[in-house]
Amino acid sequence: MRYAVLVTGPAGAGKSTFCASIMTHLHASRRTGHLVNLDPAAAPDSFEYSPSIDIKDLISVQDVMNELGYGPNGGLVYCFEYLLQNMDWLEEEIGEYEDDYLIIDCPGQIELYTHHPFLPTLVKNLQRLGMRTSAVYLLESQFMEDKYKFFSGVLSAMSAMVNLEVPWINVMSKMDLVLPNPEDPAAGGRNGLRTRRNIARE
Ligand SMILES: Nc1nc2c(ncn2[C@@H]2O[C@H](COP(=O)(O)OP(=O)(O)OP(=O)(O)O)[C@@H](O)[C@H]2O)c(=O)[nH]1
Repeated sequence: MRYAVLVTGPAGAGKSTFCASIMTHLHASRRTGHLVNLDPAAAPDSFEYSPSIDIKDLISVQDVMNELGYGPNGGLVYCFEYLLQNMDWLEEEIGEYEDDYLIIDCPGQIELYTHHPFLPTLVKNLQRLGMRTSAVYLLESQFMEDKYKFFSGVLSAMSAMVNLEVPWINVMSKMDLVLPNPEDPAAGGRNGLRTRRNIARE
């Protein structure tokens, strides 16, 4: 059985960091995991584990910008449409792996999750190849310090979940950056967590 985990979320939410942690966990538990990079604009030094499959071997934003004169956003959309037209490339690359976990580092453009056909088409192709596919959506936990940001983040996560229709886990990233709530007398513990009362008998 083959498994795919789409690691999704807005730009800078911590997707690549999360992918590296999952890869370390898979290696530690003696399972075979492969990193797949689907971000055509990713810098080569942004990966702790080098990707086994990399969209940049097919097409990169830099090539599109240089050769077709597109800007960075138009270049990205062009790359995804190019991949959609060349799904056989991805199938060939994936074909080599059996009984493995593919950890798919997705790009951070939020419109890809809400109204572009790229990810839903990718999911259908993975399922057609017999891969059990699920998704993780990362949201920066600092968003919960501001109700408007939090509401907007939660709605974008729900919109992406409804769009992709696969088993889904929302993950709040960067918990170490959450500030304690100054109005909460019990706050003051690390990461905004409530301090634990010492209930041990003297
Ligand atoms: N403090 C803190 N920083 C983190 C954590 N996770 C990621 N970061 C930092 O956040 C920044 C962005 O992390 P990435 O993993 O590159 O995020 P990404 O979602 O892959 O970014 P894009 O690919 O550009 O969309 C980096 O500087 C990371 O070091 C975390 O748990 N805590």
